[in-house]
Amino acid sequence: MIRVKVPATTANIGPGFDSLGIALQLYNIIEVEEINFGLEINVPVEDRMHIETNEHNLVYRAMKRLFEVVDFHPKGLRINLINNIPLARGLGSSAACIAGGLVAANKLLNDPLKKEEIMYLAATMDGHTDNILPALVGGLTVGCLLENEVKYVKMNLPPQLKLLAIIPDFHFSTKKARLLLPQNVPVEEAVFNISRVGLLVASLVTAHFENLSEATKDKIHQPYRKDFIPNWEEITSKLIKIGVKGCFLSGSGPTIMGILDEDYKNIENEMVKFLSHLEQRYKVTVLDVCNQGLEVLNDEGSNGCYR
Ligand SMILES: Nc1ncnc2c1ncn2[C@@H]1O[C@H](COP(=O)(O)OP(=O)(O)OP(=O)(O)O)[C@@H](O)[C@H]1O
Ligand SMILES: N[C@@H](CCO)C(=O)O
Repeated sequence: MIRVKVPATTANIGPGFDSLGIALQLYNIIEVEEINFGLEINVPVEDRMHIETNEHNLVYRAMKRLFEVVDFHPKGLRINLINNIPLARGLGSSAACIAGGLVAANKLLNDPLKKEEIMYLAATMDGHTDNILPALVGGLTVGCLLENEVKYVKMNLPPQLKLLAIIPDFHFSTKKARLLLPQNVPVEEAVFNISRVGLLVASLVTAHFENLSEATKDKIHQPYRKDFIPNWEEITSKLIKIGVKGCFLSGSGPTIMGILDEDYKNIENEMVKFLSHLEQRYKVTVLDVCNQGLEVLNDEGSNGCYR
C-alpha cells in the first residue's frame, strides 16, 4: 500500500494570479494499491454526494495519466481517500488530488518518472502551477508552465506567519470562477499587479509584513469574482480594521484569507464574533504554512518529503 499526505494550498495571494501559492498545514491522505481486478474508490460518507467513485474520480484520473505515460496497465486499483481539505473552496482540493494521485502512481511503480516530470504532468492537468507547486514542494512557490517544463522557485516562510481562512459553507468551482474573468487586461492594471507581486514575495520572505496590506491588492481577478463572494466588502474591511497584515481571495474562492503574525488569537476571536451576525455560515480556522509539501508515508510516519 502506498500512502501520501498532501497539503492544502492557497493560490494567487492577491496579485499573483496563476503564479503564486502557499502550502498549508491541512492535509488529505491518499492510499493506493494494485488489486486483482476492477476499480475500488473509498471516500468518506460525507463526501459521497460530491466525489465520483468511478473512472471520473480526479485522483484516479491523475494516476491513469501517469500509467499512460509509462505504458503500465494495472490489473485493478484500490484508492482510499481521507479528506480534510474542503472541496471547491479555493484551498487547492483539486491540486491535492492531481499531485497526490501522480506521486502515488509513480511510487507504486518504483518512481519511473523524475520529480520535474511529475510537476509538468501535474501542472498541465491543472492548467496552472499556483496550487500544484506548493502542494508538491511546500512553502511559498513562484512558478510558470512552459511548453515542456515548469520553472519555479520554492521559498520557506517566516514561522510566525499564519493564515486565517474564512471558509463559507458553499462550493465555488474554479471552472465557474474563471468564466467570470475578462479576456483582456488593460496595461495599467497589469502594471498595478506586477509592481505588487514583487513587493509581496519580497515582503513575505523577509517578514516585512507592514507592506502586505498594499502588496496583496489585485486588479486582475478579485474585482470580477468578489460579487459572488457573500459579504466580501464587509469581511475584508473588518479584517484590515482589526489588524490582519493583508487579505485576499484564496485561489478562485470562495474562501477569504487573512495574513497574520504571532498575535492572532484576538483577531480570530473577533472575526468569529463578527461573522456570527451574518446570514452566510462560515468556518474560521488559523492555518500554519507547510514548508515541506507532499510526503510519502510509511508505517512509522513520513518516508521523506517530495524534494
Ligand atoms: N478529495 C477529492 N477526491 C476526488 N475529487 C476531488 C477531491 N477534492 C476535489 N475534487 C474534485 O475537484 C473539484 C474541485 O476543484 P476546484 O478546482 O473547483 O476547487 P479547488 O481545487 O478546491 O479550488 P482552488 O483551485 O481555487 O484552490 C471537485 O468538484 C471534485 O471534482
Ligand atoms: N489561479 C487559479 C487558482 C484556482 O485554481 C484561479 O484563480 O483561477
